Amino acid sequence: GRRSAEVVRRGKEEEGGEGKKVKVEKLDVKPPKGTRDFPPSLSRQQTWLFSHFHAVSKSYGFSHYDSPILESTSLYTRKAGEEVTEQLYSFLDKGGRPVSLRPEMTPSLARMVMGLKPTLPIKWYSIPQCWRYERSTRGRRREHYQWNVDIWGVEGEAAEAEVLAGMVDLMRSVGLTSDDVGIKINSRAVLREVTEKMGIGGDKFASVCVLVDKLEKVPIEAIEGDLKDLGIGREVVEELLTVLGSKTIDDLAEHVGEESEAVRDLRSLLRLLDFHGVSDWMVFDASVVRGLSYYTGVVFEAFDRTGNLRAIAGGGRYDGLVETYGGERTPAVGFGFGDAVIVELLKDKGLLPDFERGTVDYCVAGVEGPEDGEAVRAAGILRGKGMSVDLVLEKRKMKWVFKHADRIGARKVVITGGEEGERGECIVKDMDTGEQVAVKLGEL
Ligand SMILES: OCc1cccc(Br)n1
Repeated sequence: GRRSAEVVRRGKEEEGGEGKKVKVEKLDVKPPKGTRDFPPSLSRQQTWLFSHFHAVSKSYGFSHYDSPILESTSLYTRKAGEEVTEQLYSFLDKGGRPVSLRPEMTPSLARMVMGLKPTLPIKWYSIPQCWRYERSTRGRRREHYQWNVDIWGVEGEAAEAEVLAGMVDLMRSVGLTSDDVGIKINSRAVLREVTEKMGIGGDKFASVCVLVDKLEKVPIEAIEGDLKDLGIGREVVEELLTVLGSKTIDDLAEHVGEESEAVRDLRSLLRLLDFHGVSDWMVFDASVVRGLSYYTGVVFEAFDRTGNLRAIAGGGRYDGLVETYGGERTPAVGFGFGDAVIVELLKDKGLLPDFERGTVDYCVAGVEGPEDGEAVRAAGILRGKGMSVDLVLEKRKMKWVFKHADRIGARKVVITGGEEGERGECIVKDMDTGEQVAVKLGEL
């Protein structure tokens, strides 16, 4: 790990003689820049959040999968100027192979599906830790866990509706409502239709989308050069922005025609979402493009309605991804839902449970200390009944045992030995009510 200032201490006999001063560098105890430790309280919070990811995935019939955090860099060498490929956490392994910590899960999913060729449709989910090498100047995180939900093999908007309903169910399950969060919906078919009409080649489409997505965040001057390289002048951008400024699907239809694929897809999707009972979460927003190059159709992103936070989740249809890896066109829809913004939002809304203390059913201690076999037996009996038991492993005063039990959130304390122990009994104290009873060990 990183080392901070040197410190000196008295050298030991084996370090070259009595009392000599030796220099020992003190370990920097912080985790690498941009990464997080998960001590028990944060780990409980993460487990709580992931339990909701798992529960919603299960309720939608999704199957869990996983893959190595390390991938061949070749999986991410898309040339569309995306942030996620420009900030790869990559290196050469000892065999000289270019490898990267995965910045997203979808390419790994594509690799697995192309290799395993499962019968489609598939509904798979995962909660991978994803990495990016962000220049530390922005002090942003370099890792996050991201719930990934994907449906492969379904052409129609029923797939988008299904994953969107799952996203809403996740947010409802942690106490959020449509007053707190909205989901912007759009289709890249809008951009495709407009750029095709302008004679901008389909091979530039992915790059155009990435640039238009950046337009949302930076002034046009910042990317004017990139736009020019694609043959896109300011007048074209102005026309694009007019269409992307459509406030309703009807407005959009004014620009691209009622028969446009985008208009048809969006109307069909919103109709299905109404049957899912999630319409009040949905906001049509023609300016949403998302930053990943491989989206081809419907795209969406969940946002907090106060506007204080970055996107909570995002996704879309990406029918062309497998082809970019030399495979067949394969219909695919999915989203990523990070573990950081949602927690910030829950904190802001006062909806994040307190994970400061853990919970354990019992704390067991023997008056005579860890040699008291009755304490060990009591722990075994309780564990055999499915109880979680913290067995005190040192000789401690009872005052310490009760404070320890409170610290670890034990519901009850069992004390063996002493007078009760003579009678084959133990004391059971309820930490909530303070009530103490004597119980035969066999009746625990
Ligand atoms: O969503 C972009 C992203 C990718 C990897 C790691 C982090 Br933090 N953020």
